[in-house]
Amino acid sequence: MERVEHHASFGGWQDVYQHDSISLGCSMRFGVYLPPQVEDVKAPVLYWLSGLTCTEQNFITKASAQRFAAEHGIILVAPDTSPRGEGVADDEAYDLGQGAGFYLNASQAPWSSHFKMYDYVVDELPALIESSFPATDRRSISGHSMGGHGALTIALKNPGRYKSVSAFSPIVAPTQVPWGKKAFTAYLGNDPENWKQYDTVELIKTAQERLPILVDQGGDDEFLAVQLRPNLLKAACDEHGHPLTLNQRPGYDHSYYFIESFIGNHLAHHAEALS
Ligand SMILES: N[C@@H](CCC(=O)N[C@@H](CSC=O)C(=O)NCC(=O)O)C(=O)O
Repeated sequence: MERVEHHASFGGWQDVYQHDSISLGCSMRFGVYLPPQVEDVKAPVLYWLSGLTCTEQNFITKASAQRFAAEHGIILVAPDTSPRGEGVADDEAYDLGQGAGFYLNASQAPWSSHFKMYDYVVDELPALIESSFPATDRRSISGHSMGGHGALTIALKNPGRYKSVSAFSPIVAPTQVPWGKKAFTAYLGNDPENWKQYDTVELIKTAQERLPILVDQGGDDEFLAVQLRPNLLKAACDEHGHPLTLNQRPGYDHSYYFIESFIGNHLAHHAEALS
């Protein structure tokens, strides 16, 4: 593992590391924010999953989360959104291939040889973080859009592994919307039954743990009606008694200006669960 960036930030350090990922079979980068508290004690970790087209850079440069992580003593880990490199399959479209890993394990060629973001985020990255940094095994998870889908599905599929979960503008029902149908057909094949294992609305029905979900959604989000459809999450949570706080934010769009405006609330939510 090699450190490729190192910046002082709010009394701690915003770093970027590069390493050879076993699950993904390629070199990967992730951002890690180390709050000032880790000089003395180990800190819990919030994993952030970014959306389509993002790398590890978007969150660490645009979300302004470091101020709150320093306040609460939380390590932030922000991985890239897919495997990368010349030997990795790709597509010209922004919503498939590199930059669009959808936090699943692909079963279909040519994607299946590298697109294992689920294994990377759930197992490989936490093992690396907890063995290489002053991190405890208390974990929370959050994300945006495709990354909100990743955070919600990963928390629902791994009861007990995360202390809290939240999302900004998540894709809550990928089996029902264009982004998800396109990606899941490519990565998982034509049978929609195989897609349900990575669909939040489907997973809510059989969740083993009713971990409260915090979601913020912009009212002027350009993807709201077609791709995100938070009403489907609300209906599923109501029907199955799953605790949900869905904050509708009039006037906000899908951008990091929206995330930046409410990231402090999400950090406070996770800090309470992680303490
Ligand atoms: N039309 C855009 C679509 C890409 C986009 O909006 N990406 C979002 C996430 S969308 C869902 O996962 C994003 O986070 N972009 C990066 C940013 O810094 O804003 C395009 O073609 O790029």
